[in-house]
Order: sequence, then structure tokens, then C-alpha cells
Amino acid sequence: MDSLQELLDWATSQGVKLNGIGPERIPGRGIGVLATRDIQADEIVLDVPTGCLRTLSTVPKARLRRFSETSISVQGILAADLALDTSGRYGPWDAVVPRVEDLTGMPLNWHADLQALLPRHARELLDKQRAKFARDWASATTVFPDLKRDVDAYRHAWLLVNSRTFYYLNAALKRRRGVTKDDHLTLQPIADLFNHGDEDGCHVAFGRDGFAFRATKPYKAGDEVKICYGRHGGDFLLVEYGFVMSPNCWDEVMLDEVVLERFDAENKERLEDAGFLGRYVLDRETVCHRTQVALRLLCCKVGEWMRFVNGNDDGEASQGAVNVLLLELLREYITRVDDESERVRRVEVGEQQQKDILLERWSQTRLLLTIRIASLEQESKT
Ligand SMILES: C[S@@+](CC[C@H](N)C(=O)[O-])C[C@H]1O[C@@H](n2cnc3c(N)ncnc32)[C@H](O)[C@@H]1O
Repeated sequence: MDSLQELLDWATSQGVKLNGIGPERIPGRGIGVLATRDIQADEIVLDVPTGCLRTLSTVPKARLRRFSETSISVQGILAADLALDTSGRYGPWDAVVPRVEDLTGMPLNWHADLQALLPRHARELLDKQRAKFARDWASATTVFPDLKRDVDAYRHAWLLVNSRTFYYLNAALKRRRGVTKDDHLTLQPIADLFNHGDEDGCHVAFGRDGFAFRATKPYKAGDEVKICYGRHGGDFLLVEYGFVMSPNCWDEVMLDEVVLERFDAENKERLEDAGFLGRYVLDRETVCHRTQVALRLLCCKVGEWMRFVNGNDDGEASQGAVNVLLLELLREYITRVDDESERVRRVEVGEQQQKDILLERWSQTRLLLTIRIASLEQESKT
């Protein structure tokens, strides 16, 4: 029998209820969820009862106890549980989750030379992820030294948890010391097959009985039903989920690398003191207020800048100069994007699929820069 059918039979026997949807293999997106008939907005398309969830509570007590003196995250524990589980209890579910080779898009699995060619913001996200993984790996292997035999298997399990969990809170988690929102994690069968869309196509609600997924718009039979993993830009989607998608209405580009270079130590200190050092964002519409503040420091006297920072000056007088500087910086960034893309094409390490993903990310970045440059050029003419 097909592994998807086996998963469906198993999940249904566990109390999962599908209504007008079914999993299908979708080229380029692994498995996804399709409407099997026309669906009306507001219909509940999936119910996953609490008893089916795979959480801290389903980790065997003896295994869980061994982590009690470590600083491992819940993600790290669930990954260890996945890597160590030989019970067969989740057999049909385990059979359809992506294999090691299916997660080549995840930058954590890339060669360091290819990782170094990620946009700066993606590299920063990856550094944080790598540090978190290293902490969990250290704890997991202290408690279960056997895991050391196969770091790839643990990393794979860890990335599965990273990209397939839902937020969830229960009494056991509430009681656990030092638990943060990042730890409220659960794996759930079938629901983990929904791919991501930038608009909320299916609303996820958690109640006492479990998770319910409600269509937020009508679907035609054969349409893909997606959920929104969050309002994530492309760098985040790439590092945390291992894919790029266009269009993405939440995409954004961090301008720090071109903006910060323009400041000497004194101005950096001014920005730091005012709480405006770094995190300069360009989205599909415009640059953020932080960027406006930072660039203004280079375009007007300090007193005028302070008045703008404090909200006592609307910035109108310096807007023209700020726009000219911004245009220059965005053009400079485009040159860097082209240089980096060329490096990606030439790099001799990594798989072609990884390079294609990375090139696509640079091309998305270029598009956002180009859109803003065009509108600034237009504004300067009027
Ligand atoms: C929760 S799983 C969704 C099911 C997954 N496609 C599968 O085959 O099991 C999340 C993963 O699906 C893939 N994915 C989700 N949304 C996607 C999209 N819009 N385009 C491409 N891949 C996507 C990514 O590999 C991501 O890490």
C-alpha cells in the first residue's frame, strides 16, 4: 500500500478527522495538502485530537528524566526522542517524513563555504540556529552517548522538529522550570503536511480537545490548502524551513551591511544610545523608520537629528537628502548582490539544488532593491 494511504489509515484510526482534504506529493514542495472537493470558507478541514500529539508528555518518562539536569531545549529533547525511538509506535508517520537527503535545502546542512555566501541576515539567523543546535547536541550526547555515533541522524531529527512543530501549551509544560514560548512545541500527524503560504489560507486553533484547522477562504477541488507559518521574510524561511518562495508579501531585506559601514564610531555610539543601531529593513513597500533615523544622522546636523528622533521634527526638510543617500546605498547593495550571486555560481562546493536556492534568495533580494530604487527614482522626478 502507498505510504500516504498507510499514514491516512493510521491517523484516522488515532482519531484524526480529514474533511475535504488529502495529502499529495507536490513537485518542489515534498508532500502538501490538497482539497479533494470544493471547500467553503469557515469549514473545519482537519481535526487532530490531543491524544495524537507528540510532545514532551509522550517522551518515555525514563528518557525524559535523564534530561532533567541538562539545559537542553524541548526541541532538543523531541529530536533525541525521534532519533532514539525504536518502538514502531509512529511507524506510518515516520515513513513519510522527509529523509536526510530531502533536507538538503536547509542551510545548516550546507558546506561552510556555501553558508558564507548567504545574505548577512540569513547568516546571522544561521549562527543562532547553529549555536542552539550545538547546545542541544552537547546535552543530548552527554545523556545518551550512543547518539554520538551519528550526528547526521540527530541533526536530521532536530531539523524535522524545527520545521514541523506547532506551538502548544499544556499543564506539564507550564510546570516545567525555565520554559519559554520557544519550548511550547508539538508534532502532529497530517497537520505537519501543510505547506506554507504568505496569506492565511487555513486558520489553526488549539483547544482542550486538540487542534482544529478551519479554511479561511473557499477552495476548488485540487487547490493546495496552505497555512501561514508566520509573517516571515525570505531569509527566515530559508534558514528555518529550507525553502525559498516567490512572491512573498512578507519578504524583506536587511540593509545593515551597507548602512552600518557609513558610520564612524561616534555616530554608531549616537545610534546605539538612541536605540537605533542596526536592524534596518526594506520591505516590499518602503524602508523602516529605523533606517530613516539612521540615514538622517548622515544628512543633517546632530541637533536636527535629535529633534527627529524625539518626534519634534517631521524630517520633511531632510527627506530629499535622505532619499538621495538611500538610493546610493540601494544601488551599492545591488552591486554586492550581483557579486555574491557570481560567487555562488563559481563556488565549487555544495549541491546544485543548494546553489539554485541560494541564487533564488539573492534574486529575491535584488527584486526588492530594484522595486525601491525605481520608486525613489520616480519620486525624485516629481
Ligand atoms: C511542515 S512541513 C510541510 C510538509 C512537507 N512539504 C513534507 O513534505 O513533509 C515544512 C516543510 O515543507 C516545505 N515547504 C513548506 N512550504 C513550502 C513552500 N511554500 N514551498 C516549498 N516548500 C515548502 C519545506 O521543506 C518545509 O521545511
